Amino acid sequence: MQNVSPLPPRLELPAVQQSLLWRARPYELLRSSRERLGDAFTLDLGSHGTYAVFSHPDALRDIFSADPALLHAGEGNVVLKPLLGAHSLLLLEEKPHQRERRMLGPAFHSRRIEQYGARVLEATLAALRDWHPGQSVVIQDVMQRVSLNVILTAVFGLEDGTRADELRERIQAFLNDSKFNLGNLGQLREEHQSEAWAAYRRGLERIDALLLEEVRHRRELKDSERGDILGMLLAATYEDGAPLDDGVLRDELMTLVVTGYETTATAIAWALHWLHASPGALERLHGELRALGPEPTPAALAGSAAPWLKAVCQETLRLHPIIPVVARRTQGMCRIQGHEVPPGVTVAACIYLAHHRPETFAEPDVFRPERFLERAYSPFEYLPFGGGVRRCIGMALALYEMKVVLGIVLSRFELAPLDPQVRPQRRAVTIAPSGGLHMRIERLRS
Ligand code: HEM
Repeated sequence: MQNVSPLPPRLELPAVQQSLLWRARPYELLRSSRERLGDAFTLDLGSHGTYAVFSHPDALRDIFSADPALLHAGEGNVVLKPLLGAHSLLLLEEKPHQRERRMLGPAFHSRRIEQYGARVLEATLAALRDWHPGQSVVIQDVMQRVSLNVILTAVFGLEDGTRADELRERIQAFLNDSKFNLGNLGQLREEHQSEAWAAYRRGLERIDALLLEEVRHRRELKDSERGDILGMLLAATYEDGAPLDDGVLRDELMTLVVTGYETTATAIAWALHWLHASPGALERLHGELRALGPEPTPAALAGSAAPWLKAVCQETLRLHPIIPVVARRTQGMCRIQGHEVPPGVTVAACIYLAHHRPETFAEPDVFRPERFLERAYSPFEYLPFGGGVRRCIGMALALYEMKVVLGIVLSRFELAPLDPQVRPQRRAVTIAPSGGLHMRIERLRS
């Protein structure tokens, strides 16, 4: 009989301290635990529960190839239910999850994504329109405006108009309101009678009403061919021929806003940070962009003529995977890399530690985009978008948007970093550059 051990070794630190570190300095907690305990260890994160953390490629293979009935992903997101709704892809498990993925998947296929190029270009140019030399900008804020516009135009197909403007403003204000920080949603809900919860409900009800008006308007127009994701979803049917109803559409649209808004913006902000901290990499990128002509098109930026730009995006997501761990909840005994994990435990596939293994990535703390030109990595070594049946559905859109937005910004502007020190800091759903990354616009590039 093969030898198995129970949970990996525990970190000897009071749960309350572990939880505090998890919120305030997650990278440090993960790194120091691995230094002390090795590739697999167990954290006690107080109200978050027990986390069995794995980062060895063999363990990640076990997690991502496991039967989805044995490892649930949606349970960890249940705190988001009041915002996303019960039909959200993020909350579903097993068959209902599979059914929904089959419905949404084609709209996010890499071949479809190229069709959204004009919308990504437009959203970026709109955000850069009033940039002028000498001005200081907070990169994270600008990029969040760009990514919200990409979602509202490429996903929802919103065009200019009163409803579009109101929806844009309300979603932006709602998601940026620190009272409604997604990380604190559980706590806010517990204070059920509070004014903050009532304000939250009111804000969300108006957004829901606008979303449903948009869905009904699009149904009446019968223009599923408009080339956006909502159009595809309106035309799609389940295997039994039934279309998605308005409630499901509302929940999925909200899910796409929440998952796509801060993630891509944070990734672009980190890329700009690292490029300006690595002059050789920036210079090489400028050279590549120059070769694409004065105003490179989205197709050129996202295509094979810009390999360095692609490697810069990959290396950024390696150093800063945006979401450092993806969690699954065990539904029964589960064997992971020689450990017999009992039911009711959160198994954390640690993307951050997997991306910092010196055995896989030489000099793991150094920004070296060329490593992605030198060799390919397996999906259990490099996994910024998670893995298995829950892998990020927006992966192709996110990578496309990163390449196009970075390419447009850097082919038009020279930027200078202003922050003396940049630290990783938790935002609503991601770990982003502290303070939002301040930069000065030095000059227009000719
Ligand atoms: C750089 C940007 C992004 C990163 C790093 C990222 C990363 C991730 C990760 C790590 C997961 C969890 C995967 C797992 O549990 O194995 C995820 C799930 C998801 N992401 Fe993304 N994401 C990004 C952008 C987007 C965008 C633009 C969208 C859509 C507009 C999106 C939609 C989703 C959805 C719907 C899920 C849930 C999938 C499921 O449960 O089946 N993401 N993402």
